[in-house]
Amino acid sequence: MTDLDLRTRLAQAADTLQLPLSDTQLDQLMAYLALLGKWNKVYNLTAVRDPAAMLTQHLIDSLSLLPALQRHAAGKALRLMDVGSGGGLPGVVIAIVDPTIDVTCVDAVGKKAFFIAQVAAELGLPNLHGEHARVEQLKAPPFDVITSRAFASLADFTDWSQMHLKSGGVWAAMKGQHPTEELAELQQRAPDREVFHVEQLAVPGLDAQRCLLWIRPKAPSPAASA
Ligand SMILES: C[S@@+](CC[C@H](N)C(=O)[O-])C[C@H]1O[C@@H](n2cnc3c(N)ncnc32)[C@H](O)[C@@H]1O
Repeated sequence: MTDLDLRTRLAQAADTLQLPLSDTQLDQLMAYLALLGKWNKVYNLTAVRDPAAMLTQHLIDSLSLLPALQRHAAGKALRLMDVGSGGGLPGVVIAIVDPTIDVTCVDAVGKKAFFIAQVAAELGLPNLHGEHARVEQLKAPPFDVITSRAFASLADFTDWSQMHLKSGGVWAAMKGQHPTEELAELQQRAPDREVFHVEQLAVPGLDAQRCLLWIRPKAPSPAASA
């Protein structure tokens, strides 16, 4: 597949997701794909090597989160943390597609966080930052939204990052199949949190189940706060 074929596939996927992308944004996503391919061996960013597979399984998969995220933002600027971001998925894709979202990609592996900083510099993205830290040890001002993809169980993800959530903030966890067991574990281990919305994500060109779980701290019951 040529670069032009890949770009066409990306543009078609964005159309299907009803995400209006400028030529500059398409160029930035293609440049990010090239950087992932170029630095993968050095930084161990992904097990996927083929550019067409990387495009669908990583970039377009991450793109499928954007309509839901923008609906949540409802036009407001957001501070977002992407936990266990690895090579920047979905964080880098979010930062490219929506400049009103300020994205911090956090990873416990230094070279991955360094790669994010390199992407931000090479693509000219002032709203993208890389942080090298275990999320539970990170020092940072709080975030409106905390995302993750292929990271940890829902209970661990929300436990480890809850001190970073702003009052009124939410978690958005990207998962494959509906994670029934993880949801039961979350309910048992963290009764102070609630899953308030589960939505199916359709990834153009990918025949696989994907869902997005929205989670928030439960409001204290009137009896508890009396
Ligand atoms: C399977 S990778 C997923 C990467 C990316 N989100 C994706 O979808 O391709 C999980 C990442 O989480 C990072 N990680 C594991 N534990 C972490 C922690 N406690 N804090 C921050 N990052 C962590 C790992 O270094 C790894 O890069």
